[in-house]
Amino acid sequence: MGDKKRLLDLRDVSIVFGGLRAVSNFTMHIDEGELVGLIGPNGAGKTTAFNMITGVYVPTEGEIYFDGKLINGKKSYQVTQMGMARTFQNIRLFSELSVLDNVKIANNMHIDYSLPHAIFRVNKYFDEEKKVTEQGMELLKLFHLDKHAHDMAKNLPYGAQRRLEIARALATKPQLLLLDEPAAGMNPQETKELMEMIKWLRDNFKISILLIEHDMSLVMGVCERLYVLEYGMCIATGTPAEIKKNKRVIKAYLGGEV
Ligand SMILES: Nc1ncnc2c1ncn2[C@@H]1O[C@H](COP(=O)(O)OP(=O)(O)OP(=O)(O)O)[C@@H](O)[C@H]1O
Repeated sequence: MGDKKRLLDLRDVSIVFGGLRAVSNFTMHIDEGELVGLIGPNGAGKTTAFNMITGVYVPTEGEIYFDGKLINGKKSYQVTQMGMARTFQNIRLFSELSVLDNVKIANNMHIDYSLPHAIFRVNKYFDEEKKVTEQGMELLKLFHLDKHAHDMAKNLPYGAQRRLEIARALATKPQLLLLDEPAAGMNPQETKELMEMIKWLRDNFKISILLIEHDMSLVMGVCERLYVLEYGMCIATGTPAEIKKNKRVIKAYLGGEV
């Protein structure tokens, strides 16, 4: 990857729950602008790895660096402020709020006004509020959600809710976006469109993306590099073409067929 900046760096990271080593000695990295996949069968440790990266769990062993800084033990809101955003396997929107407000709330931490400004409603408050609304609408347009801006999030069709989750994550202006099975529950056409959109996002937002996916064929066309977990251990890493012909992956993960 030449002289590209190393954005995320996991060194020998493990986590133990009771007697279970859910992730074991996992070493991985993502460079600036890379689109990387994390795959593996059910219970392999993918979401647990995400949870350690995003401050939900503290690793039992090892170090996690983000943008050159050690982030073990940092809280989720701190890693968000540092430039990381994620989506969840089960959609977690503010279901009673409008589509636009879901995106505006995420943008909140970038709003440049203080409480007294807000209370006395000086111009700066209105300017910032207008800016956040405009940015929110722009983001919704990119995700074909603008026509739903004032609908309640819970009333969106399922595929649109998934897109809104990604839009909301992007509203925090991340350097690294982590997507946990974003195509879960989508039909094949929606899935295809989503994968195209993920590629497009990386190119247009100039961000790095780590994508968890269950379905190997899905990530093959999108990711540049893959890490394969099985029982918490990384059993392979490489380009999709390399992973496709990796015997261990074929045997352990794909049950003999790719
Ligand atoms: N908080 C926890 N306490 C105890 N065990 C946990 C906890 N979180 C995860 N595990 C266990 O760690 C292992 C890895 O789970 P994880 O959810 O990370 O797998 P996954 O690869 O994301 O699977 P899936 O594809 O089904 O989402 C599983 O055996 C799971 O039961």
